[in-house]
Amino acid sequence: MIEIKQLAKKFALENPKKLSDQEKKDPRLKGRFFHSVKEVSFACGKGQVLGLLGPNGAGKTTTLRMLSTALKPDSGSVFIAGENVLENPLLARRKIGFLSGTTGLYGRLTGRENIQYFARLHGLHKSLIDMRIQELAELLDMHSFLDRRSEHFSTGMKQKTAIARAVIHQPELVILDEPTTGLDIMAAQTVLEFIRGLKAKGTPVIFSTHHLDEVNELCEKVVVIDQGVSRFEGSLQRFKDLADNSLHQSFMAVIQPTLNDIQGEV
Ligand SMILES: Nc1ncnc2c1ncn2[C@@H]1O[C@H](COP(=O)(O)OP(=O)(O)OP(=O)(O)O)[C@@H](O)[C@H]1O
Repeated sequence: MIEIKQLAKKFALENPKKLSDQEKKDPRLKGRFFHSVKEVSFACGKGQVLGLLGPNGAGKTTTLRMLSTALKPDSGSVFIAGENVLENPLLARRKIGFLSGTTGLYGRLTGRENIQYFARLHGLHKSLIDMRIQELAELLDMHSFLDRRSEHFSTGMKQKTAIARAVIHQPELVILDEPTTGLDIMAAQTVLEFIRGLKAKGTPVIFSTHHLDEVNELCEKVVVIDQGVSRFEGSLQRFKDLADNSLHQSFMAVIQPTLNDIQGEV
């Protein structure tokens, strides 16, 4: 069980002039600070897959980076099985497998070597590493490229390698930032099937996406973040009930009040 309470993160802006027009109008901009995440709270239980939705710039990646301890929140807490992992980042890294938006593989290493390198950082024994890589290569259909240097990998190959690397230590919780973005239909299906496998084993998965069909296919739970605030948290059914079973309309119903606020301010 993971419980996130009132996470917040602001960034000091080096050059506010470089902000996009949309960001300049965003109420989260306060002087030289941009309050990317203002108040995000939600929970995800054993074997649940939670879909994190939100418009571009809503604060999903910032939230996921805080959960993974890649980024330190200004305030708030993250409890995994009752322990506040923000106070113990090493423990958090052991418990969490995190796929960030940038795969960051070492191009000179093969897919296998990239995964092995991370596994050793986690202190895994060689025989266990070999076994886990074999298992993950099977699940993610990686055998044809596992022993090639990763610098010329396709987007799908890179993403599969990064996913295998993120879960090599069998984490208690898996966090995936837009895991299917840029993948072709077959690779995306393999990744979704992999998430289904984690769920079957009882591992909670939190993933951000813009694809509502993925949410419909996989998620028990939905959280919508808009302008740095979690505005909806509930079961998939409760989300669908917001608008007569249309996920698109439900999404719009959650974010529409904010859109109206902005239009009202102009
Ligand atoms: N280091 C930073 N410095 C300043 N602003 C930042 C920084 N990181 C993120 N932001 C801003 O915070 C807001 C939220 O960004 P974030 O990447 O979390 O959004 P997102 O919901 O993941 O968006 P997308 O769906 O487009 O990936 C954006 O306006 C972004 O420009």
